[in-house]
Amino acid sequence: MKQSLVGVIMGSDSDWEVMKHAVGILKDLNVPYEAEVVSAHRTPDRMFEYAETAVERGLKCIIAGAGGAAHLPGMVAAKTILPVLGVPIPSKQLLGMDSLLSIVQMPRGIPVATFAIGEAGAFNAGLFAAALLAVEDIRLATLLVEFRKTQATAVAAMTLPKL
Ligand SMILES: Nc1c(C(=O)O)ncn1[C@@H]1O[C@H](COP(=O)(O)O)[C@@H](O)[C@H]1O
Repeated sequence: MKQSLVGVIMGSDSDWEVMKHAVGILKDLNVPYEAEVVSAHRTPDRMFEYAETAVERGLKCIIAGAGGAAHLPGMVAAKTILPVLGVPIPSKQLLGMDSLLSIVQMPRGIPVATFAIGEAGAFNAGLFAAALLAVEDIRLATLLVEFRKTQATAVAAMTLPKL
């Protein structure tokens, strides 16, 4: 098995329906990844160990999805110097605004790159992780260029119903 380069973590398995969009694009681009449930609130020791060993395990960045009081991305960022990409998960009560603000409003000194709420954010976090790696991986850069071309072709072919 290939060494994982991107760690995808989420606060609960209930986040998977959103976070699978990050995993899906990593898979499509052949980026080696690992995915697991890690919670700052519910499994703080596991979260510390995950973040503290991330560099030595060969990860290049971490995508962290969480909902509600979404402390996971920020706490992971506090324990590693790897880039952390935060994905706000839609919450039942506040539709993910709580998740977004929890992740985006980091205090100066510990950055988390914050993406859109939900599926688009998860997908873009996966793309962004690939773009980070593509800086030093020409094969991956080529795949990203191909992705953009395919997307542009699909959009150009879109038609609208006649009224
Ligand atoms: N925000 C966090 C953290 C954390 O930040 O450590 N751990 C779990 N959660 C979030 O709680 C929500 C509800 O989780 P459950 O569905 O398991 O009750 C999930 O969206 C998860 O990301």
